[in-house]
Amino acid sequence: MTKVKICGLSEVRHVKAAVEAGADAIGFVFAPSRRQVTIEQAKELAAYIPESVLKVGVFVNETAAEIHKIFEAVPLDVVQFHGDETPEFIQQVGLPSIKAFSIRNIDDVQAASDYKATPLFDAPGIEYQGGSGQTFNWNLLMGEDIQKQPFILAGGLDTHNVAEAIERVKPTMVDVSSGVEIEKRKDEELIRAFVRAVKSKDEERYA
Ligand SMILES: O=C(O)c1ccccc1NCC(=O)[C@H](O)[C@H](O)COP(=O)(O)O
Repeated sequence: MTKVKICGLSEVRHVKAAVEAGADAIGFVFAPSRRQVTIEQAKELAAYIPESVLKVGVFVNETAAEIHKIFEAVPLDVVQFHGDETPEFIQQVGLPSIKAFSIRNIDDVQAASDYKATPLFDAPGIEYQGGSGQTFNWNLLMGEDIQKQPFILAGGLDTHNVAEAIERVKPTMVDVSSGVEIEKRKDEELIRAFVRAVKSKDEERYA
C-alpha cells in the first residue's frame, strides 16, 4: 500500500486531521520557511501524533549538533535532509534518514545511489529548498534501479494528480505540502481528500 506523508504542519487541527484521515507520516519543517515551526510548537504538535505515525523533522544544511538538540527536545523518528548534505554528513548524524533530491535530470536521480538514506524525489525549490508546489518529469523515476528500492515521491502532488502519480511512478510513499493548502494555509478538508485519494487508488490497484 502507498504510504502518505503530510508535510509542513504547524497547527493542532491540521495534525489531528492528518492522523484521523490515516496519514503514515507527518513532517515538521525546522528550516527557514513560511512553514517553519519552533521546538516548542513541534513538541505540542507531536503530542497529538500516535506512535504508529512517523514524525519527520525537515532540515536544510543544519549542523549535526542542532539536529541532535531538536531530536532530544521533540520526539521525532526520522530526519529529512532537504539541502546539500553529503552521504558522510548524514552517516555522521547517525539518525534514521530521508534524503531529498531536487530533480532536473537523470543525474539528480542517480545521485541517490551514493546515499544510504531513503530517497525523496522532489521538484527544485523556488523560494525555499522545498515545498514549491511544482511537479517534475516523473519519467525520470521509471528506471529499474529506482523502482527496486523504497522511495518517496514529492513535488506538486494534490488530490487531482496523486492517483496518476501512483499509477505511473509507483512510489513507496507520497509526500504533500502545497497541495493541501488554500491561500498558503493548510486545509483540513484537503488533507482528508488527499489521503482518501491515495487510499482509493490503492484499493483500485489491489482489488
Ligand atoms: O515545505 C517547506 O516549506 C520546505 C522548506 C524547506 C525545505 C523543505 C520544505 N518542505 C519539504 C517537503 O517535504 C515538502 O513536502 C516537499 O518539498 C513537497 O512540497 P510540495 O511541492 O509543496 O507538495
